[in-house]
Amino acid sequence: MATTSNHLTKPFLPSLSLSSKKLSPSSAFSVSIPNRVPQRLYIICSASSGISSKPTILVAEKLGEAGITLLKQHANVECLYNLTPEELESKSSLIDALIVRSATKVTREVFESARGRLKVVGRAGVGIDNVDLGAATEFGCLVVNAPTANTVAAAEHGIALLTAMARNIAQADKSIKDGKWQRNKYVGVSLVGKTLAVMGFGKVGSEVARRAKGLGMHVIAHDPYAPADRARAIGAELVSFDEAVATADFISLHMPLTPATAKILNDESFAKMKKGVRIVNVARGGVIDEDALVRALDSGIVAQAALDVFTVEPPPADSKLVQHERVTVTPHLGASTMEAQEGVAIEIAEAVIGALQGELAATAVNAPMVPAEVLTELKPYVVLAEKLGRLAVQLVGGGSGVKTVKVSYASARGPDDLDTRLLRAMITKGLIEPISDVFVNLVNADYTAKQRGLRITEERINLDGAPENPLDFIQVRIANVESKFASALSESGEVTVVGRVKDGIPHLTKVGSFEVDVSMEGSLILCRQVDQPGMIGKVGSILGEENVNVSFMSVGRTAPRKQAVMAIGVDEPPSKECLKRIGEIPAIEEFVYLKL
Ligand SMILES: NC(=O)c1ccc[n+]([C@@H]2O[C@H](COP(=O)([O-])OP(=O)(O)OC[C@H]3O[C@@H](n4cnc5c(N)ncnc54)[C@H](O)[C@@H]3O)[C@@H](O)[C@H]2O)c1
Ligand SMILES: O=C(O)[C@H](O)COP(=O)(O)O
Repeated sequence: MATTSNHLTKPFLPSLSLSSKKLSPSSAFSVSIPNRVPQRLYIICSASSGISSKPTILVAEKLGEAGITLLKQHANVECLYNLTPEELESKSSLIDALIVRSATKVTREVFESARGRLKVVGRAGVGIDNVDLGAATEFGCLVVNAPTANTVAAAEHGIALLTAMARNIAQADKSIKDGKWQRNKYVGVSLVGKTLAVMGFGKVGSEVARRAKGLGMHVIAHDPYAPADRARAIGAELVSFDEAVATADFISLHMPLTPATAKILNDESFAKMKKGVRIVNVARGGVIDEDALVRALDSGIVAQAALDVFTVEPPPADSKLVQHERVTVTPHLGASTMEAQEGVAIEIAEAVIGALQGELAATAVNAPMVPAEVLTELKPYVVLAEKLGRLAVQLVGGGSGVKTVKVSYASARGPDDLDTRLLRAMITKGLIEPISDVFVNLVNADYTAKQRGLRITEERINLDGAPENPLDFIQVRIANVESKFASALSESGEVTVVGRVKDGIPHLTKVGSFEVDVSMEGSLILCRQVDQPGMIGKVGSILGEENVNVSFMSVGRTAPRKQAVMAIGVDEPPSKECLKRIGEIPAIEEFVYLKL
């Protein structure tokens, strides 16, 4: 899969403008020579010049076999584990997708070194704190995760640590192996009737709560974003952070590592806890200030801790926390069951393959979610949106900076039934790619527009009638610019193009104030002329003599024998000589050649 072909093309091809008079609206008639080329949808990945060639996927950490098998059906798969940061960076320009677990840091440098090729990062698991999401978005790289397949494994591991800690299983095991028999030393504590505070009541937290209820514990939970009825259904009460830490006998952490949760358990919060509290962490090491935890263990505030995750993994061998007698540790094993790893591998393989094929994964982390059925329905409009953007920007006269773009969506549907994020992203792609070497997709469209000072405003035109189709037409207007084809300026002085989807094919239906009807495939010649007999024949024969195949022709005119705009779809780019000959036809006042 060649991921660079699209954005390296500079579609500003020679254009000749002969005059710049402003013209008035018109009716349209058309001669159509249908030439239906199936449109591919590239929401995430760029158009591939070698459609048959397989993408390359690097699997940088151990993944279940079922996932590898699935990946191999669609891609060239390289499994290279324990790469150094430098090795990963040097690999990134040779791969289309990268799959990691929690041990690989996918840094800004990885995206920078990829030089636009790396289009998908798959995190085979939940936590995406090891991926620089900001950099991924900036470079248009989709990040997907596998958020559900290891939930039960993590919850079971949390419960395993909770019970093992309460009954000193690890310490007692070691003591016997050291030749001792210390029955009095390892008297534990009971769980039944004790209060467990589940911090983070998401997928894992709620499964831990459910299991703890089964052990006869009183479960409270703290999660600023969790719905109270979900907690109630499990028999847990949602409480404030302070109440949770102050009343719990056991605290189990299940929130993601974010700037807001980093070191959320610190000296201050340990000071609020009941003396003798016990802590379990299967979330992320960074949510605990580990030095503060050592202090709390030493002072007796925390009786015991059981930890699966650490701020630095693996932790240093001489870590006071790991070596602490009252601390039980496992090497980030929460997701490590046979079942979870097979499930995660399949979940991530499907997400990555789907994304490489241009689909939007349901588990996209840095792109808006667009449900599959909406995507299917919007597909032809997505193609139309990009082409309108591409066409509009090519009509802008040299030197005019494109800063303000107005998009109107005409629809008979209710406002909530039309999600325009995808359409806006594709218009942005069409507007920016022809005039830069930036690759734009759904992931980085808004970011890229903002970076370039491009302001895109959207409005809806509410239509009456039956809303079988999501949209009737899309209008794109570029304000405060000159045009290299004056007829593209509407009465308001904006470069204006309007398009519709007809039989699944995007059509240009208006340029400036002229109504035309030409399918948006291949390339387009727009001519403004004095309406008179024989014009279609004259232009058609020049193109024919030059062996340029015409796919579509349409003429929009103000009135018979007055001004008209002829739109001609061509399969091959005409030579400069051919365009010159068209320009020399006396009735033609201006014309422009545009690549769609
Ligand atoms: N040890 C392991 O191998 C292992 C396995 C799976 C998941 N995890 C980790 O467990 C954590 C939870 O995973 P999940 O699948 O349940 O994720 P999730 O997104 O379903 O749940 C996280 C919950 O934390 C809540 N939250 C966010 N900020 C919070 C805050 N300041 N205070 C309290 N709650 C807050 C969210 O509202 C959400 O409900 C993640 O960090 C994940 O990486 C670890
Ligand atoms: O966030 C997760 O999914 C877990 O921490 C599992 O991480 P792992 O894939 O490295 O086991």
